[in-house]
Amino acid sequence: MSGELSPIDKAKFVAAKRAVDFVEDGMRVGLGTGSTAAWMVRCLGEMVREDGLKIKGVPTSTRTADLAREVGIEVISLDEAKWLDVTIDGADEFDGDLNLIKGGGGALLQEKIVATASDQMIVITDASKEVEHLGAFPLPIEVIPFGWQTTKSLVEEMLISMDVMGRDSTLRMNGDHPYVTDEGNHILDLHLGRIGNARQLSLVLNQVPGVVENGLFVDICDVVILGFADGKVETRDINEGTVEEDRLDFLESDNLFKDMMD
Ligand SMILES: O=C[C@H](O)[C@H](O)[C@H](O)COP(=O)(O)O
Repeated sequence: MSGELSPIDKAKFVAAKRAVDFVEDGMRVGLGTGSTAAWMVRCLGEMVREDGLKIKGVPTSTRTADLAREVGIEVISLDEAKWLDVTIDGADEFDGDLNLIKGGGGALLQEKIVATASDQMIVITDASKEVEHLGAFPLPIEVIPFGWQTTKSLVEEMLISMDVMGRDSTLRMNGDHPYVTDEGNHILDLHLGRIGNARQLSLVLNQVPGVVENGLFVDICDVVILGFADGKVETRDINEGTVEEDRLDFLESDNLFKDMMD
């Protein structure tokens, strides 16, 4: 990457930089997937290389595993870690209860397993992901390739019976071919518009044969860290509400940030 970073990338970097303050020596850390999580992985890598931070990372995708190894983080599997101290990940949407839509990058299945197996899930994001009601972002569901068109019809029928707004679903494509997840599955994106009861929808979707998992994260996230391009950070804590924080004055002096702009 070279040149000036966009305001959105600066905001993502600020959120990532604050989130890694939660990581301490000896921790087992879930490493999320996506452009925001990639900043966090780079920040942790810098702490490992420069400060001797000792952590083990459990990545949520092959992309994140590759990046983590590249920046010097020791990578282990979830089965080796068994349980994690903290997972830091991005999101596509979050609401006032810190419920999320995830999976825009296709990694929702590993992300949900890893986040659920963590003492704490921290979401890092820019302000564009905050919504009053989940659902404007198409909800990804991971389905097995066998009979996916039947699964799609069953999901649509179920949405009709639940009187859920929207109801269009599309198979995610990668060029001319269906998108394939790390687990060899496909993704259906549900264009719902507005999700009334995320918990109920999540439970019902996972009852449809062929659906492996959906991108609703209900009662999993503990903290959302919002970054802004000018260095401001705001934290939403499920227990403490909104914590306003000072502007962080590191943007122009941070080595990693400077490296990324060179
Ligand atoms: O599958 C992808 C993940 O859920 C991402 O964390 C999510 O899509 C947000 O990605 P980004 O930080 O690139 O907006």
